[in-house]
Amino acid sequence: MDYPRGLAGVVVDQTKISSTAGAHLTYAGYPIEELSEASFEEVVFLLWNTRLPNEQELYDFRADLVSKMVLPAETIRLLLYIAKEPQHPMSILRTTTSLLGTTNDVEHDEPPKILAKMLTAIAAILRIRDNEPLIAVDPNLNVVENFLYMIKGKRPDRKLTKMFSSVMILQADHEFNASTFTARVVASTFADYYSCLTAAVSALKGPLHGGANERVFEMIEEIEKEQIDPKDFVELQLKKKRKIMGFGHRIYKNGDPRAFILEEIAAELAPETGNKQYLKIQQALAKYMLERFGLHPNVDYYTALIYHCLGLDKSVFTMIFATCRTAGWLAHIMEQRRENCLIRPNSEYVGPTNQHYLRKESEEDYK
Ligand SMILES: CC(=O)SCCNC(=O)CCNC(=O)[C@H](O)C(C)(C)COP(=O)(O)OP(=O)(O)OC[C@H]1O[C@@H](n2cnc3c(N)ncnc32)[C@H](O)[C@@H]1OP(=O)(O)O
Ligand SMILES: O=C([O-])CC(=O)C(=O)O
Repeated sequence: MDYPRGLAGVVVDQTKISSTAGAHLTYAGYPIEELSEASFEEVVFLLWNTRLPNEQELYDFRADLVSKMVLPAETIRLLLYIAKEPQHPMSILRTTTSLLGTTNDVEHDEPPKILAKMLTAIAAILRIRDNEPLIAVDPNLNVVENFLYMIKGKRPDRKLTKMFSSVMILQADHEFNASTFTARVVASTFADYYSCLTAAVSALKGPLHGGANERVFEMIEEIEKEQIDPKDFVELQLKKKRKIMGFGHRIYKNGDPRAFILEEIAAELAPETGNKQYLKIQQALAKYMLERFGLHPNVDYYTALIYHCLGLDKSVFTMIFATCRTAGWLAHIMEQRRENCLIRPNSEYVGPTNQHYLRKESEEDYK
């Protein structure tokens, strides 16, 4: 029988959180192009409540999130040990997410505390890997300012905060993408939040999903270092039957709306941070991919350069994506729990049939 492989084109459930209908990305009905100008906390509130907060609600929500950006001492003790390991940061984040769900007080953790702890844990992983002391949350800063402060050790300026908020908002949710769907599958069994998030982090790690951003930067670094013409690079990769990372999308065949905004941010940041050469390569590569294959950049393409311009190592790019996406994952876990129906599809069995197990017992088996 002919099934839609990878569930391509299959609508598996309803959601009020976000939509990609008509290749326009909206969160609870608001276009992403407008929301990218909002504050991160406003957008998290929107994803979780499907309405924007009023002024007082926003003030309270922000203060509540910031006050919760603290890790239990036992988590820090273990993090100091595991984050130093040479494993990939996403493997460390996967273990850390699970770890956050195993301390004594977590039974009653709700999304605000969970989001706050995830952001703080990610900042802590970065600091520990850089052999830097951990930074305590500053109650006078908002969530994004605090996140940047906790990774960089210095309070960010307004421009940087605004730009990073937009990047976080653009990546905060994307209806039933692979990691969110994974989170929803786990949520549909009524497993706890941390179990759902651990599964989501695992799905995001893969290079066909969030893991693409690290590979994008690897690719442009190689092109720059070897001074290869981007066209030759593409042809060589395709000859080797490799995909070009950061291009193509299951939903968007005529361009990812987020990539257009992210390109503008990258174009502003790259010259200011001495990374113009990478931008030039990315734009030339994108032009060729479109002309030659009709393929457009996706969300992972320009975020790679933006993260590099912020001074982050490529190995942590996917973890930064997880920082942005946790808000969306939590929104979907909550929605799944509210409207739950166990996710359990069917499969068509195509293996051998009419096999029979005939085995003689021997004394050896019981030794
Ligand atoms: C946050 C995110 O997850 S965004 C996606 C991040 N992932 C990447 O950037 C990895 C590279 N891209 C890809 O692998 C794919 O485009 C995906 C996984 C994103 C989408 O996959 P699908 O919807 O299954 O599309 P599929 O892989 O079948 O692509 C359709 C055709 O375009 C080609 N194609 C798609 N993307 C690429 C690419 N990046 N490089 C080269 N060819 C590509 C495929 O080879 C296929 O060609 P064919 O019909 O001749 O076999
Ligand atoms: O929706 C998808 O398949 C992947 C994606 O762009 C995202 O998760 O942001």
